[in-house]
Order: sequence, then structure tokens, then C-alpha cells
Amino acid sequence: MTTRVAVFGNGSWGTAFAMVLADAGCEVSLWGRRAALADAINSSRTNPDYLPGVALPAGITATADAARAAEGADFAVLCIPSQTLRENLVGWTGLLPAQSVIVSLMKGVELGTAKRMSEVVAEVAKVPEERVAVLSGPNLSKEIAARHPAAAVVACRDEDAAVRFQAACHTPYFRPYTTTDVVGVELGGAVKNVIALAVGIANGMGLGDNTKASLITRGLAETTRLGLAMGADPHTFAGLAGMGDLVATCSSPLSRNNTFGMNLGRGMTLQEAVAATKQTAEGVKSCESVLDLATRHGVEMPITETVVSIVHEGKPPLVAVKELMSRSAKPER
Ligand SMILES: NC(=O)c1ccc[n+]([C@@H]2O[C@H](COP(=O)([O-])OP(=O)(O)OC[C@H]3O[C@@H](n4cnc5c(N)ncnc54)[C@H](O)[C@@H]3O)[C@@H](O)[C@H]2O)c1
Ligand SMILES: O=P(O)(O)OC[C@H](O)CO
Repeated sequence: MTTRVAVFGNGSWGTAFAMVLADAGCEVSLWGRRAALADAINSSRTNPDYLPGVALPAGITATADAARAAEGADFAVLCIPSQTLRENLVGWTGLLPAQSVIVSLMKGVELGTAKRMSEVVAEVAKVPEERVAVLSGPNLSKEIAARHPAAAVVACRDEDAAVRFQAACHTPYFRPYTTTDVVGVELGGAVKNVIALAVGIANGMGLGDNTKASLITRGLAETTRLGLAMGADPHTFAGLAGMGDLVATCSSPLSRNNTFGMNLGRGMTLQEAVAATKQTAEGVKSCESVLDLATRHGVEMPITETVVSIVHEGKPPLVAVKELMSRSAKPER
């Protein structure tokens, strides 16, 4: 029987991932809030706003009707900005079939509650954690839409559910692995956006590859520290959702977080950088909720703290870098 998937969010990643699912043989319903864009997708067989020029496979049908998208879905894939999940999900939960697995593609932490996306899903949709999965990894949407080979991780407390979703999105160019470490996979995805902002800022300031490598390495150290405090498996951070995504995002000009940081490092104000960004740069908001999470768990995250001070407190990058470098000397851990 054909697997039916509802993808909620027709932005760049929702659309590129819908292509993966359709290429893997699924019947995909792609929801977006604007009827005009859904119509344009169906008539032009492209997504002119988010993936212009990319031909969409026949297995994708766009709609602005959430009930229609959810009908008979084996999987509901969520791909909207993290801070808008709660308000949207309230309207969708009654529409989803009782046994469908809900999969988050989002890489953020909720402001105010410091909850991971899968926690928000379980709470709002009132489903057990075994029915909530997460997919993450080095997956820049434009490269996936070009069908360049890439890998990812599907995390779910219920290993069978992870394996079923793995099969639903496995193609010759997209290789998903499975794990039960939901916490580690979600933290890897959310914190790498914050570190990508830091690397972007450094690049924008004209700093070099040593700085970039130091930020990536120490960024991974602080992500792992938080993960350990939250019960994650430390091996996850050496994997696709940890090191893999960190390297891709911190190296690529396609990354919105990296580019946002670069604009700040070149001297733009927060307002100017926001105005220059067309799509979602999750780290801009999630740096604060990640720091909140770290504080709640008594974990030190100096790079994240520095990013918050530059992005939200207006600290000049040069001053922030000096402060970061003048912290007391310590062993490498
Ligand atoms: N783009 C990527 O390469 C990529 C890869 C992996 C994960 N992600 C993650 O996927 C998530 C979505 O990112 P994206 O790249 O698709 O973003 P995007 O900016 O390209 O698209 C966002 C989508 O959400 C919709 N949206 C915005 N505000 C909304 C609201 N209030 N209610 C409902 N819909 C709303 C937009 O209309 C659009 O369809 C983020 O958490 C991001 O970190 C992105
Ligand atoms: O464009 P970014 O910075 O949101 O990064 C996109 C993906 O998360 C890379 O895996």
C-alpha cells in the first residue's frame, strides 16, 4: 500500500523534503497557509517562492486546506518556524489520523518554555513520545532539491516507528539512519544554528579558518555538555545530527544562520540583518532559548552566551570576541 504523508510547511525544507518523500514512492500532500502559493505549486509544478526553477515530482499535491492534507496520513511531517509550532499545531491535531506518526523537521527550541519541538508536539497533540519522531542532519534544502547525495538521522523512542519513516524517505540520494536518541538529535540541530551564527559573525569580521575551526570544535563541546546534562547519548554529537550538520551549516553560504551571522559581523544591526533575511534563520531566536535551557540544566555555554550578547544585547562583535578569549584558562573538556 502506498504510504501517505502530510507535510505541513511549504517553505524551502518542507518542499525539498516533500520531493524526497515523493521520490521514495510516497503520496505527499504539501500544506502551506497561502492558497495562492498552493495553486501556483499545483499549476506550475514548482514552488516559485521557495525553490524556484526546481521541477517537483508528480507525487506531490499542494493544498492550503489542513484537513485535506491530513486525510489518511500515515505520517505528519512538521516544517514551519519553531516559534510558530504551538499555535499552528492546536488547529491540526484533531485532523490527524489516530495512529499517524508526527515527525518534526524543525531545528529550534521554544522561547519561554525551553522545550524541544518533539516535546511541544507531544504536549499539544496529546500523543505519547513513541508517536513523535525527528529527522535531522546536514541537509541544506537547495542541495537536497538538486538530489546531491546526503544522509540524515530519524530519531524516535519507538525504534519501529523510526524504521518505518526511514523506509518512507529512503532514496538513491537520501540515506536516513535511525536512532532512539531524540534529545541528542534535536539538540544537535538547534545548537548548530547558534554556532553557525558565531562562525558567520567571525567570517564577517574577517577572521580566519583557525577561528572558524575553534568555534566549531568548542561549539560541539558545549552542545555535548548540554546533551549529557539532558540525558542524550554523547555518540549522537559525533554523528550526522551533531558534527555532520555543524560542519555543513558552518561551511556553507547556503546556510541562512551562517549568512545572518556574516551580516552582523560586517556591521549590520539586528534589524538590518532581519530585513536582509528572506527565510527562517532559527538560531536568531533559539540562541536565547538554548541559553535558557543551559541555565536550567546548570551548563556553561560560552559561545551561545556570546551569540546572545551580540544578537540581542547589541554587544559589538569585537568586544564580545575579546571577552570570550579572556575567560580563565582550563583543561579541554
Ligand atoms: N532550509 C533548510 O535547508 C533546512 C534544512 C533542515 C531543517 N530546516 C528547518 O526546517 C524548519 C523550516 O525551515 P525552512 O527552511 O523550510 O524555512 P522557510 O523560511 O524556507 O519556510 C518556512 C515556511 O513556514 C511558513 N510559515 C512562516 N510563518 C508561519 C506561521 N506563523 N504559520 C504557519 N506557517 C508559517 C512559511 O510560509 C514557509 O512555508 C526550520 O526549523 C529549519 O531550521 C531547514
Ligand atoms: O539554512 P540554515 O542555517 O537554516 O541551515 C539549514 C540546515 O539546517 C542545514 O542542515
